[in-house]
Amino acid sequence: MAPPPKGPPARKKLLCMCSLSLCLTYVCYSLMGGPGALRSPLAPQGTPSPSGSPPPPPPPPGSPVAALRRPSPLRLRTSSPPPPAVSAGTAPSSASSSPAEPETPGTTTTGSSPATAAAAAAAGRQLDRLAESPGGAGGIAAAASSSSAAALAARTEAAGSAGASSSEGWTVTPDYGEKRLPQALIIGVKKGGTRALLEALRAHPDVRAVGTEPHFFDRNYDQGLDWYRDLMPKTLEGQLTMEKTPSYFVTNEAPKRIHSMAKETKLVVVVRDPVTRAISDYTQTLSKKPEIPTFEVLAFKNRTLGLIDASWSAIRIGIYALHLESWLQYFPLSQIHFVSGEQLITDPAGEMGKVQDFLGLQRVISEKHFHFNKTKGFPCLKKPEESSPPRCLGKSKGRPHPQIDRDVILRLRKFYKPFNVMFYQMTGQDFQWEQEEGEK
Ligand SMILES: Nc1ncnc2c1ncn2[C@@H]1O[C@H](COP(=O)(O)OS(=O)(=O)O)[C@@H](OP(=O)(O)O)[C@H]1O
Repeated sequence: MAPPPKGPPARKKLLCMCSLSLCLTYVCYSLMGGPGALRSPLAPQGTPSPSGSPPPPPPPPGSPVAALRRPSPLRLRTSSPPPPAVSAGTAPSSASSSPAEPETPGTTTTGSSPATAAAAAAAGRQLDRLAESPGGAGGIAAAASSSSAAALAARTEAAGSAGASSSEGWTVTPDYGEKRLPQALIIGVKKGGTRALLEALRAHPDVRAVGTEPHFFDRNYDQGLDWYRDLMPKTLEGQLTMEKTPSYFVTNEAPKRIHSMAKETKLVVVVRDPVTRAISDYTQTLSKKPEIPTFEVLAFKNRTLGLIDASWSAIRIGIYALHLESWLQYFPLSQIHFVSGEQLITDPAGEMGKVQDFLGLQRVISEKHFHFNKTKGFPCLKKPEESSPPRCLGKSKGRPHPQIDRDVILRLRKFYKPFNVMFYQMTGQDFQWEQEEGEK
């Protein structure tokens, strides 16, 4: 017998059950999709995820000025009046205090004081002007499991010297595996301590790196990715391929190019007091061209007026906030690790611990790998369980600097201060370059 026709209450019940089941299905489906799945598309996204979200619209090709002009962490922080007509090199000492804006994705603030905010605001205005002057991860599958490190160490031992080695480094690893594009790069800064960092990393069994600087993302980009990959050493699954080219940090096209190779690439930057970095840079040039003018002459556009020549690369490279801004257009801050060049010398194991964590590596490189060589005045690498003498970097690393006039140093310190403060705000790290020499 046919069931009696359902009246209005029965239909309501059925509708209710259907909705309930639909809701349950949605909740289950969302939960299976992970924590992001329930997020409303209108919810704020925060810092872009290392591998997920697309980058902000890239700057127009070849237009660093335009990149700096777009709304950005720097500009948002500095609701500045039109800049006074000063030279790119003029110290922003007359900075008016404008309050720092709220945090924006990709930046971290250090809880700035009004003075800090004023300095940062001044730096922001300076950056605008400098931009117009000439010259102008979370997801790496490093997966450095203890097994891969240990297995490789065993294989390395077994393979003896049948592999690649470098002039500076002294890791000898077997020629197994396949060549891969780097998943992590040391992108700068020149004279920051990039060689010391790379060599220390190369002592890690889960890291393989090219000894020389490939300069792919600046000078050799036309050669193509296959050319670049071919330069890399072979790696096993779980090993990290790396290279270092310090000029990437100041190459306008590098962020975009690296992002288009792999947006999850991890970036490491060794930074050092920009004044000592500039002198180190000059010392290197002087060693090749002894006839160049003195540092004091090159540093100024007009020494009487105290105008620093910010278009001189030795000076410009040290305006870290300016360069970092280009990288933050493509990479979240969480994908960039900053190493203190100073601490890499005074506490290499401490800095290496943080670098290994960032790269997803086991903390293999430790105190045991360093020996401070008093004659050289720098830490040298040693193999913990062997009696072979520690290996120091070559003569071109850690060489004496020429004596520079004290007033020039002070003038440069004043010049860099607002940029440094801004850099500390952007990175959330205070590198303490403002302290007097004696306090360091
Ligand atoms: N362990 C160790 N041994 C020697 N030198 C060390 C070390 N750690 C850091 N440094 C500092 O590294 C500075 C050179 O930096 P880079 O390697 O980045 O230079 S380069 O850009 O690759 O030319 C170099 O700069 P200078 O002192 O001016 O020569 C050193 O100060």
